[in-house]
Order: sequence, then structure tokens, then C-alpha cells
Amino acid sequence: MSTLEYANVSVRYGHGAGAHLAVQDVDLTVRSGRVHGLVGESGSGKSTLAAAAVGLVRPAAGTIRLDGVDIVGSSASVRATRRRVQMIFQDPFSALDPRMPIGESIAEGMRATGRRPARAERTRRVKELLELVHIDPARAGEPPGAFSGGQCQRVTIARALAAEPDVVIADEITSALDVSVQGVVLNLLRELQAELKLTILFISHNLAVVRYMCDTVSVMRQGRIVESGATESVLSAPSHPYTRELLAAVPVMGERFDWEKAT
Ligand SMILES: Nc1ncnc2c1ncn2[C@@H]1O[C@H](COP(=O)(O)OP(=O)(O)OP(=O)(O)O)[C@@H](O)[C@H]1O
Repeated sequence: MSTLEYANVSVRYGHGAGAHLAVQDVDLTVRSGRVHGLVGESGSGKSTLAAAAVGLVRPAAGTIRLDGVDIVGSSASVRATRRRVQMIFQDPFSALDPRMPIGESIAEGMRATGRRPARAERTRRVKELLELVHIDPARAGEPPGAFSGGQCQRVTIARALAAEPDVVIADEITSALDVSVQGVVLNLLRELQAELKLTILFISHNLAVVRYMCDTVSVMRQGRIVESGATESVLSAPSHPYTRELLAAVPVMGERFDWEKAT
């Protein structure tokens, strides 16, 4: 369990006259063992904020800390700490090497721990991780193409967990999947979060999904966070006009979302 904290973070793309500030002066805390949602329209900076925590982009200003330790930078110790933050992406097919058996992809994820387990131990751990995401371990030798989108997304979750992360960033992890399997993946993530006490930053443009998954939520607009708080209060009684606009765009937001009923 770990707390992820952004303080005054800004991220810029490009240089000179073409520079664009995608994230501006963001403060955000994802508390240990909790699920924090990040919502906002396309282009508001959600993925950029996620990318900054795993070192895919470097903030122009501000700090990102894991349990108080700075995770921005490229020194070996910073990179080692940053590996405790793992990301799951939107499209499982492009996230997995199409030629690599899924078991090997998961074993690759174990590298982030810094340990080099012997073959038997690796095989045992891959089996355990596949069981954790409800995929038959006997299929470890098959390539991603032999699996459905939902199953592949479960493989990418197993690969992220292979790194033994304290924090998982889930960036629109169901938006590339058929509606029929979205609920399965979300329920799995909820189950794993409870079991492993994961800290999760959960990015989605789907407010119903955020209501189902998240304890707390931040609303992002044009690179800034405009509102944060307990999910129920932000979504039931939004204080910012932009949040009200987002909510107005969603047809039914009355009750707590029930995926089992909806799919
Ligand atoms: N690699 C990049 N180079 C230049 N500009 C980028 C890059 N990635 C994102 N941007 C720009 O930064 C801004 C924020 O994009 P970002 O992808 O973080 O938003 P988002 O809220 O995650 O959107 P979406 O929901 O569509 O994924 C947008 O204006 C986008 O065009």
C-alpha cells in the first residue's frame, strides 16, 4: 500500500511557439489502498498525468511522490521506485507482443521487481498470476491472438501485477472492449484491489463506471483539476459548472451503477 501524490505538476508538449501545456499546476493525492477516479473530456490531460507518474513524460514543473519519495527523474534509484507504479492501457492488443506467448509477457512484467527468479519459480508465479485473473494457466503458451479482448486485458492486468506494484494506473481500460466483457474486467480489478490492497488511479470518461469503481474522484478540464472529493458527493452534488455539464451528458445517473444488471 502506498500513496501517490502529485504536487503543482505541469507537463508541456513541444517547444517554443508550438509548446502546449497539457497539464497545469495539478495537485492530486491517491491515498493508500483507495481507488481515485480521474474524469474529464477528451484532451483534458488525464493520460498525460498518468504518463508522468510512470516516466513516459517528464513534468516541466512540480513533483510526483510515492510515499514521500520523488519518482520524477532518471537515476537508477528513482526508476526503481517508479516501477512500483504500473500502468494498464486502453488497448490490450497493442499492449501485448503478438508473437509472445502470454505467459512470457507476464514473466517479462516480473523484471520490474529487480529479481531474476529461476525458471521453475517463474513458471509457478505465471501460473499463480493467470489464476488470479481467471485464465486457465494451461494456456500460458498461447499468443494473445488466441484470446478475446477481455481476456487479453486480464493478461495485461496479470503482467502489471507481476511487477508487484503498490500503485496501479488504469487508463480507460475498458473503453476498447465489448460492453459484454467490460463488467468482467471491472469486477476483476475491484476484486484484486480489495485482495491486494492496491492503490489505484482509475482514468475514465465514463462517469457510471467511475461511480462504480472509485472512492474519490477528480474532474479535469483543460489541463487543470476543477473539482475533487468523495465520488458520491462530487457526482450527486457537483460544485463546479463543468462537472454539472459532464453529468448532464450522461443519460442515467440516479443509482449506484450495477454492472451485472446492465450487461
Ligand atoms: N505526445 C504528445 N505530443 C503532443 N501533444 C500531446 C501528446 N499527447 C497528448 N497531447 C496533447 O495534450 C493534451 C492532453 O492530452 P491527454 O491525452 O493527456 O488527454 P486525455 O484527457 O487523456 O484525453 P483522452 O481521453 O482522449 O485520452 C491534448 O491537447 C493532446 O492533444
